[in-house]
Amino acid sequence: MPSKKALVRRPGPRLAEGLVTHIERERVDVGRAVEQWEAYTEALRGHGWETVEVDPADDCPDSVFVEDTVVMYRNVALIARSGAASRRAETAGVEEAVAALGCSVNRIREPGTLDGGDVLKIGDTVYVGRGGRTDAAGIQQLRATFEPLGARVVAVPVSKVLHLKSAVTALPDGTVLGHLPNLDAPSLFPRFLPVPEESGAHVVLLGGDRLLLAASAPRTAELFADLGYAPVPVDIGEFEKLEGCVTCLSVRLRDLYA
Ligand SMILES: NC(=O)NCCC[C@H](N)C(=O)O
Repeated sequence: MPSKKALVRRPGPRLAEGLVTHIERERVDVGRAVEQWEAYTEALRGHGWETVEVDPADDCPDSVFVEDTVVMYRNVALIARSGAASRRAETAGVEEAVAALGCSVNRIREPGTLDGGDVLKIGDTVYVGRGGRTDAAGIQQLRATFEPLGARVVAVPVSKVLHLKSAVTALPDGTVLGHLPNLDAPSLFPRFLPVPEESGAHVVLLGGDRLLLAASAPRTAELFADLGYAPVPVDIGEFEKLEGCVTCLSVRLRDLYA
């Protein structure tokens, strides 16, 4: 039986100092953020996912955004090396966690940089954003790690938002979702559905027709319901103030056998 585990990491006390690049800084309420994180992890568990907490990294303000620290392909983990130096200390605990789950571990090596938020997998196609956090050397290393395992790596320019997955994610049938003003090159995706809200571009596939998305995208939730999906909205407003989205708060491990 494939397992349904999701790595998550509790927000630390310095969350409000998290990086902000493309938006104005707003005050973050850490207590409220913790409540939102609890509700987010509860939504994962409520839909059949076992959440695995990575040890906290309380000195790292952005550690809750665990998606950026590792890319999984089958049971192989590629530990990221962020283009933001302040985020690099986050990876040690994540490496321990994935090794403990039996994954084989590779690492992005200096001088390459890559954030997990820049990697969108659709079947065996692995889209990788070349943007502020992921460079050409990081992309080459991603290719060298995953192409021998059967992946096809497609590089995508990203200049308008933080990460590729700030711009696009995908429905269960592989249709790519995005808010057009945030995309550099929508024609790279063979099947593309524009969504009416920026945060509507981010979905976490919970299984079956269930799509977890931000409560800040009600019109997109309506669109999904109209297409026969079951939207599961969660309020992640405090994380959105730090350019976070629903995908970045977890790493789903779908191909482990346990
Ligand atoms: N994958 C993601 O969307 N990650 C969000 C990271 C936000 C964090 N404040 C950062 O700038 O690194």
